Amino acid sequence: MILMKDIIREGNPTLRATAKKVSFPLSQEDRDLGKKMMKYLEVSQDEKLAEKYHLRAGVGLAAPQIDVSKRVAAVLVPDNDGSIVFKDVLYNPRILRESVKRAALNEGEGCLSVDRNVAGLVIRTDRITLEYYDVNGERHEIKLENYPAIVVQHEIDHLNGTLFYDHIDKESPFKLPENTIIIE
Ligand SMILES: CC(C)(C)[C@H](NC(=O)Nc1cc(F)cc(F)c1)C(=O)N(CC(=O)NO)CC1CCCC1
Ligand SMILES: [Zn+2]
Repeated sequence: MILMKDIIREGNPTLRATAKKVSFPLSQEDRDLGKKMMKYLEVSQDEKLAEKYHLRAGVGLAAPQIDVSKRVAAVLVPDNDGSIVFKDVLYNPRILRESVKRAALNEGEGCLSVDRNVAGLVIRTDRITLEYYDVNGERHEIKLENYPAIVVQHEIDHLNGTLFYDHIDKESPFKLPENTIIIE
């Protein structure tokens, strides 16, 4: 089971590397990789278990964060009544289309691999068309917007060696650019 000690932090070069695509049919190793990343998210979102295992509650986790430089990410986005908005393990995810409209989370972003607060608006695309392959090699092409779209963009960034604060305007971190909405 993945624990916080297995999540690499800033300074580890794997976080800045470009991860490699996986090939299909998936090896057992690549199947297990996706499974254990999703397991982390599920356990971390269970208050009792998160406390027991000292886990930070996560909505997304990318393979490079557990020092595996492969294009795999797990996403588990709950909505505030606890139901699930989006849940899947993404293999070779790719953003096909981006809306002109931009979006940023009101409270900025954090990261399981960043043990400090970096203030500022992380400007992202509000709506995306996402292509990815699931554990069975099935191709998916879906549209996401607002919070789920933000999470997926944050995870795909990890596959390209990008961290959330790379998107923060150094000069004026809280400047709201044109056609950018704030997501509460
Ligand atoms: C870094 C951390 C603060 C733990 C962040 N969680 C989060 O923003 N809130 C959260 C957690 C839940 F479990 C359920 C919930 F609805 C909200 C997170 O998981 N990530 C994932 C990450 O670091 N992936 O690499 C950071 C988020 C910032 C914006 C998108 C993902
Ligand atoms: Zn992150």
